[in-house]
Amino acid sequence: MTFGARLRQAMDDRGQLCVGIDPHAALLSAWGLGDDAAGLERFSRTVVEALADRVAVLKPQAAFFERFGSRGVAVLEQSVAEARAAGALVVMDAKRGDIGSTMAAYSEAFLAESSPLFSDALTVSPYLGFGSLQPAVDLARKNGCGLFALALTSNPEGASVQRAVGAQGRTVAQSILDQLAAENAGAQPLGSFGAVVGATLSDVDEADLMINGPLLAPGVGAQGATMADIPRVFGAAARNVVPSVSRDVLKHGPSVQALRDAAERFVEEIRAAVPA
Ligand SMILES: O=c1ccn([C@@H]2O[C@H](COP(=O)(O)O)[C@@H](O)[C@H]2O)c(=O)[nH]1
Repeated sequence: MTFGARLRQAMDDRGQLCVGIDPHAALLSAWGLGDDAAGLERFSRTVVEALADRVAVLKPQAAFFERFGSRGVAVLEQSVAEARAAGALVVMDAKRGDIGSTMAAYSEAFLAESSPLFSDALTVSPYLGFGSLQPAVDLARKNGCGLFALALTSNPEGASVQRAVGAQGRTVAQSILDQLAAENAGAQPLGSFGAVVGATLSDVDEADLMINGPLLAPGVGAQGATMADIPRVFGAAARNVVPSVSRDVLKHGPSVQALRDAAERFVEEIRAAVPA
């Protein structure tokens, strides 16, 4: 099955929520853990144990693992494998992007079945040109994986680049969304080539979001957006949105039950905001 089909199924079965695994130093400390690889492993294992059998998507933020060098990457490998084995789709938030020949190597790191970091999908940066992502598009298609390209990010600084108007009169973000739509043409029930569009935004033209692909929406919780913002920002595309929450779930740990309760509240909030 394609990533898009698996994601549609998971969202229908488990709800639209994605929980980010972001082991900030402050969270490790709040959980009573050391700011070291052992603390990282306990944190990540607890989140996977609490949530991988019930939320649709887990999104490890690679930076917080890479901070601890090879021991951190080993924890990331273990977390990805355990989360997938428990039934969650894993979106690796590594935001990779480079010239095509290097992009091919990044793709193999995350989207080749033989890789220890093999994930269901990868976040990618299209700012070396959308065409530079072609090796990732090809490998994702071959292996039933997906991509999420940064289009309109949740941070206020993104607009100066992403809303700049290009030669065709389309903004940079619109052109990225157009190219994702082309990759998803004809896919059923949902394409595998998604966009990152922040839940914190305003002035998004919902017609641009009709890419027949998933829309990963960070910004709910610690960055100020709520689930009630999803229909406001995404309009008719809201059913394809995967709202992502990291700190506002993780702050409830280390209790497994408290993490589950927090995630369940967000699942219910998005269900109420975007009825089937
Ligand atoms: O536009 C973007 C793209 C990615 N992110 C990432 O999502 C999480 C958000 O964490 P919260 O604690 O829920 O704020 C984090 O890993 C970011 O790197 C984003 O926020 N915005």
